Amino acid sequence: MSELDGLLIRDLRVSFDGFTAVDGVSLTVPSGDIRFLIGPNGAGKTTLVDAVTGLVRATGSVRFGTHELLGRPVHRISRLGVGRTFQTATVFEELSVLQNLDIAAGARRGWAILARRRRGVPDEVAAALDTIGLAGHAEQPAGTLAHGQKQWLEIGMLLVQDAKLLLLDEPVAGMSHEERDATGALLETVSRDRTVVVIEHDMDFLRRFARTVTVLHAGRVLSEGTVAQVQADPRVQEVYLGHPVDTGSAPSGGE
Ligand SMILES: Nc1ncnc2c1ncn2[C@@H]1O[C@H](COP(=O)(O)OP(=O)(O)OP(=O)(O)O)[C@@H](O)[C@H]1O
Repeated sequence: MSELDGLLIRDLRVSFDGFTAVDGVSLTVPSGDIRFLIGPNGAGKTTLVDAVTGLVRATGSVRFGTHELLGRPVHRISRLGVGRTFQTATVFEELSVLQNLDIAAGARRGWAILARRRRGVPDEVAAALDTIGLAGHAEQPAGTLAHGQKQWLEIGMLLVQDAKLLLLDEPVAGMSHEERDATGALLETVSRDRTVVVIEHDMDFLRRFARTVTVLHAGRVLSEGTVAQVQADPRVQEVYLGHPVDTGSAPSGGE
């Protein structure tokens, strides 16, 4: 797929009261990629995603497909197919899985269409239920789902909104091994016709599921490439371990 379908960030800068949290970042994430964004605490990962989704003011350029995102309000960026999850799942706990997905789908359809009485489960909702593996839990209140299932429901809510760029903030934090595996498989499925950017500290998950990796440090891109390339980069080892290593072994952790 063409890079033009993906995310193009050029010279992105975000400052808070004179402190530069994102300092001239350029990134290209082609459609179909699963890009992991890693870096020590305070590297600027969340701020970068905040800038892409319109939550903080930034300078430079963020293009998704043919659209410039910088300067647009949050809801317009969302309408352009940019979806995001946060570290804590934000589902409607009292509503069923199906109702959560239906509301998310309705947000895209618009109130006029939402107000029409529909029979049965809309196609995109049924498809999302299958993709996120919750078809057997459709009627269950979201609040009673397991931790991992809530994260998958949130991803499903982005799918029914037809998000083409998914920005996921630590999606496997607090998950069991089985839930991590299932989440990795889910990312592989959704990335077939979407662009996926994952902020993650879990290095084992990264090794297994990242297609490409960007390492941020102090608001700048420190290193970029495949998992193997980034692991072998002495600058990355320095940041994670405090010193370069000879063996080419992986960074031991992000915290
Ligand atoms: N609203 C804000 N006002 C002032 N400083 C901020 C604000 N948001 C973030 N920062 C600062 O910007 C820097 C980057 O923060 P950010 O949360 O983007 O890092 P991060 O890489 O996501 O870190 P973590 O892995 O801990 O989530 C930090 O020094 C943080 O304190």
